[in-house]
Amino acid sequence: MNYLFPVFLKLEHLNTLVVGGGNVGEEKLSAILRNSPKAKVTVVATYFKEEVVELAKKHTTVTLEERSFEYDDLEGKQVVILATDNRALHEEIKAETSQRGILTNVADTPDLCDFYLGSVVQKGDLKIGISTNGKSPTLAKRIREYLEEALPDEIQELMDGLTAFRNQLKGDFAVKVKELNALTQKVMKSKKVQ
Ligand SMILES: C[C@@]1(CC(=O)O)C2=NC(=C\c3[nH]c(c(CCC(=O)O)c3CC(=O)O)Cc3[nH]c(c(CC(=O)O)c3CCC(=O)O)/C=C3\N/C(=C\2)[C@@H](CCC(=O)O)[C@]3(C)CC(=O)O)/[C@H]1CCC(=O)O
Ligand SMILES: NC(=O)c1ccc[n+]([C@@H]2O[C@H](COP(=O)([O-])OP(=O)(O)OC[C@H]3O[C@@H](n4cnc5c(N)ncnc54)[C@H](O)[C@@H]3O)[C@@H](O)[C@H]2O)c1
Repeated sequence: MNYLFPVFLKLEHLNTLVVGGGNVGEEKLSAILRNSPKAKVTVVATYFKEEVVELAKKHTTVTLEERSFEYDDLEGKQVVILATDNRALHEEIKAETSQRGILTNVADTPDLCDFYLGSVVQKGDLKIGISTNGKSPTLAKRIREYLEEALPDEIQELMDGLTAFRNQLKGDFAVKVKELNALTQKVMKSKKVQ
């Protein structure tokens, strides 16, 4: 059983700290920005990979601080991702973020994580998050690739059409739900994924 509770965060409303600007830091920062290009992110690291510097240039809401982590970096942060090569440092920071109630992901260390990053399928407004409960990130990646291939690009038109239909529906909530259910059932039958 997977007891993780999935949510879709509005990272532009929150302050995120990434500690580490190497390979893993880059992976996590690009995962954030691929999903939330306007996310407010501070990255603190003693050195930055070129790709991280390039990402920060493209996203004005990303700030890079080239120095060692300091506890003051946690001030005002709601989300923290630890991606250095120093496990002892991760454990120390995690103890402090737990005290302060800051949601923390420790890359590649499931035991220390409050949340995991998921594999993400994106087709326009449709977003599907995939979790294997930490069992196999590689399988999550393969399922993402499978769904990306299987879902038709026209799914955006379908969503736009449904929004328009939803907006012009009259009647109370129960009537709208009934009509939307009836229509989407028909659509799913006719557009059945191959
Ligand atoms: C989904 C994705 C999101 C992202 O990171 O953006 C993600 N890992 C991705 C890829 C990936 N990561 C690793 C490989 C190498 C092969 C392999 O090990 O499978 C590959 C595959 C590749 O890169 O091809 C190494 C790895 N990862 C973790 C461990 C530790 C452990 O398992 O104990 C180790 C071993 C490290 C070592 O050997 O030392 C742990 C976690 N990785 C998670 C997320 C969380 C669980 C998600 C879930 O429930 O599925 C969790 C628990 C915590 C977290 O990091 O949030 C992203 C796919 C993006 C995509 O392409 O769609
Ligand atoms: N590279 C991978 O894909 C991969 C895969 C599996 C596991 N790992 C493990 O993940 C860890 C990180 O790997 P990596 O390749 O990203 O390492 P890396 O050397 O590329 O990056 C480490 C980053 O941590 C920063 N850092 C270290 N101490 C710091 C401190 N006190 N304050 C601020 N920043 C600090 C460095 O400046 C650097 O930006 C390693 O332990 C590695 O074994 C990496």
